[in-house]
Formats: sequence, C-alpha cells, structure tokens
Amino acid sequence: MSPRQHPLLEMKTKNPWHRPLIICVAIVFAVAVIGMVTTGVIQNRHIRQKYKYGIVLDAGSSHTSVYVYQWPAEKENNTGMVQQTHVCNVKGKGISSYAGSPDAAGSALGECMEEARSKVPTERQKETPVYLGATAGMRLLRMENQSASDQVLASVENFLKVTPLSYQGACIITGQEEGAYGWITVNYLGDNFRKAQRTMGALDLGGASTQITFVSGVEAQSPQDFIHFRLYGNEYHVYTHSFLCYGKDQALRLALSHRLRALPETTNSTLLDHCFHTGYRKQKDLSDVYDSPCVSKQGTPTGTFIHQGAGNWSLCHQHVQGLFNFSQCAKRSCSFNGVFQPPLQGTFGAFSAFFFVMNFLNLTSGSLDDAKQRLTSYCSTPWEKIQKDHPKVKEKYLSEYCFSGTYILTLLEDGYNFTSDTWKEIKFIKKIGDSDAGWTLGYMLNMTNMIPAEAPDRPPLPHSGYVAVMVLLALLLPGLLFLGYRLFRRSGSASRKQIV
Ligand SMILES: Nc1ncnc2c1ncn2[C@@H]1O[C@H](COP(=O)(O)OP(=O)(O)O)[C@@H](O)[C@H]1O
Ligand SMILES: [Ca+2]
Repeated sequence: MSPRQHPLLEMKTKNPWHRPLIICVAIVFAVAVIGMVTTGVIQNRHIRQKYKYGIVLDAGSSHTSVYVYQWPAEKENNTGMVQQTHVCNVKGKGISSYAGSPDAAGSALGECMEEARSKVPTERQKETPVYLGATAGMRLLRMENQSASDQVLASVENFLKVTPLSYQGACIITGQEEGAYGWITVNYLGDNFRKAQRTMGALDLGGASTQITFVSGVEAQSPQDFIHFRLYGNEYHVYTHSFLCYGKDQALRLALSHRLRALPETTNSTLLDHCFHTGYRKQKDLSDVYDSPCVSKQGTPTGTFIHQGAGNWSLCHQHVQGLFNFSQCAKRSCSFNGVFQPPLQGTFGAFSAFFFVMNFLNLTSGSLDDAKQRLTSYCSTPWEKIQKDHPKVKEKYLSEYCFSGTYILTLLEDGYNFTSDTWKEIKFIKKIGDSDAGWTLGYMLNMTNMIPAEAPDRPPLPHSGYVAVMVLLALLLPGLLFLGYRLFRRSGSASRKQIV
C-alpha cells in the first residue's frame, strides 16, 4: 500500500509543523538575531564615539604648551579613560617673559589655541573646559613685580575668554599643587589608584623649580609638606616639596653668579666654566645672569662677560654641589637647604627636563656610576665636536647639557639622597601611553572632579563583555531551537515509521 493511501499518514503530513510555518519561524529568528547583533554593535560604537574634551595650558617658565585631552563621555570616573590627544608648543618664551609687554602674552597663544580647538568637534567646543596654570616663572615674576604678573595673567585671561571654548580660569599654581598633580598624573596613567597597587613617586624638573613627590609612611614633621588624598576608596599620605629657583635654568644662573663673584669687576672679564665644553666661548650680558630674584646681587650689575668652557666633570660637579646647603638640618632627615624629606620610598617617574636631558645624554638606563663616567667623557668633549655631532639640536640646549646632566645627578644623589642602590628605582619617562607625564592631566582630573574619593559601583561586566555575551546568547538561542525542532521531528518520524 502506498503511503498516500494510508489515512493515518495523511493526517500526520497535515500537522501544524508544516514547511511554510518553519520557514516563517526561521525568518523571524534570523531577523531577531540580526536585530540583536546590530543593536549590540551600534550601541557599542555609539558609546565609543561620544567623547568629552578638556584643554590645559601649561604656562611654564621657559615656554607654554597646550594639551588636549579626551575621554569617553559615559566613563569619566573610570581611571585610565582620559587620554592626551594633542599637544601644541607655543612659539617663543614663557608668559613671564612678557612682563615688559603684557598685552602680547595673550595673543601669543593664538596659533596653538586654534590648533587645539580644531581637535575638538564643533558641537563639543562650547562645553570644553580650558584651564591655564602658570608655574615657577610666574611665581618668580609675582615675587619681583606683582603688578606685571597680574597684567600678564589678565592678558592671557582676556584672550582665552573670547574663544568659543568654556574658559575656566588662569592662575599661578603653587609648587605643592604642581608636585601633587604630577604625582596624580603618573599614578592615574599607571592605573595604580583603581588597582590599589603601589604608587610611583614623581620627580619634575622645570626651568625655574623642581618637585619631588612620593607616598611616605613617615609621620608628618612639617605638615605643609604632606597632602592627604582619598582616591577610589584608598588613602594616600603623600610627601611633596617644590624647590623654587632649583629648576635647571635658575640653577645655571645661580652657578654663574657664584663664579662671577670671584672675578674682577672689570667689564668683559673671562669666566672659565668647567660645566661647559672646551672651545665654547660667548660674550654674555651680566643681566642674563642677575635678572632673577633667585640670584642675590648688589646693585644692578650691567655690562658683559666672556663665558668660556673648560670641560671638566669633577670640577663642575664640585661647583654644582656648592649650590646646595647640606649642613643645616633641624628635622629628622633633610634633602637640602634644611628642608625636611622622609626616606625615599618605592619607584619614581622622572619627567620634563629630567627626561629631556638624560635622554639626550643616553643616561636613561644604567647605573649611577655609569652615568658619572659617561658624563665625564661627554663634558670633556670639545665644543666643536659636540656641534658637529648634533647639528640639529638648539645651540642653547646643546651647550648646556654638560651642566644640566651634572646638575641632575647632583640633585638626585646629593639633594634627594638617591644612592647607587636606589638609582635603579628612577625611571626617566616622557610619556605613559599616549599622554605626557606632567602636572597638567592631574590638574584637569582634579578640576573636573574626575577621580572620585570612593570607587564607583561597577556593573559585573564591562560594556564590551556585556555586548559579547548578548550576541553569543542571541546566536545560541535559534541554534538550540533548531536542534530541538530537529529532535522533535526525528522522534515524530520514528513514531510514524512504527505506525507504518
Ligand atoms: N629638548 C630639551 N632639552 C633640554 N631641555 C629642555 C628641552 N625641552 C625643554 N627643556 C627644558 O625643560 C625645562 C621646562 O621647564 P618649564 O616647564 O618651562 O619651567 P617650570 O616648570 O620651572 O615653570 C626648561 O628648562 C627647558 O629649557
Ligand atoms: Ca614645568
């Protein structure tokens, strides 16, 4: 008998699981899966593309840099999310050099501000905060001439106020803030706060001041040198000290003034300098040395002198040591000039001029003894050869690297008390990831309240993980249904066969 003729089989082939129905169900499932996958992907991309922006101007003693930061709008309290996307170095000197023509200080920022603005999408510009922080150059100008410093600040303020960005203020930050924000930057970028892991100390060397900042377990001897932070639910007891006049440019002036004192007061006398290369010879203005509150002077020395190199590292080292006072220390332990410093603890990130100089001299790795040996040979290299070997390096920097390298070794070893053993704990760094190490990022994080005192509540899965799980489930579900259907069919046809 043919199956067609069997009445029971006739009934089976007409059950609700007909082919058209299966096709319909399959289409609906396929559409649902495509819908879920698309939603997941679009949702994810949407979040990744929505950024917020912030701009910080670092008005240093030697020059101004404009930093642009960006972070995903919905993740601003997650550490590691803020990144530097652009930096622009303003042409010319630092804003404090405009003391004689304050009106020009603001407009000098024009090109870089335009460049920075172009990095921010137009629709975000109105809400993008702009901060200007001035450091030691302006601290010195304020000490010398408060009204000139006020006028320079007013000039940059007037300029920044009229940009389409959200101007938040221009101020001279304290040395303590400069140190603390540098420390926040390196530890934020290292993700040390969120992971509650050991923090890294921060060493910043500028032209007019230098900062040392690290976590210390020692009780505060001088409370003004300690700051307390509560970040992501953890407590940090941080020592920080800023030495005004101990940036490398002011230290060089101080060193020159010490040597000049020993010279006869006739004009154009020759100053033999062991921190400069043999063959280096330049006529300089005395005012270039003395025009600073960091250098003590009697009267206002005018005229010129001949600055002549005599490249000898150990004599230069001795001379540089003379810039520090190591004898007086009324506290338990000191760095120099009677300033309390607890024992060094942990690793240190050394940036800004610490990095520029040590990187140029190829001294970012190796031991302290190696560094001294290499510097000895570098300082004794004739100026002519140095120039020939580095034709593209700015002459001012090039002529000063022997002094700057010697100053850095002396500051770190004799000043801050690093030893041959602890030398390896110093990492000379320029950037962490894409962001420069420096105080600006920490400053912006603080001003925008982007580091919470308590760890934010987090969903158990990161967003990408959540999307991945959802997509996986969406793909698995129809597969399982199809499998179930096949099993159901198979058992159905088995029972039909039995009936047949
Ligand atoms: N390529 C370089 N080589 C050597 N020194 C550099 C280089 N670039 C910048 N510097 C120095 O880094 C220092 C930066 O200091 P700056 O931030 O302007 O001052 P401060 O922080 O004291 O206000 C200056 O002494 C500047 O000359
Ligand atoms: Ca600086």
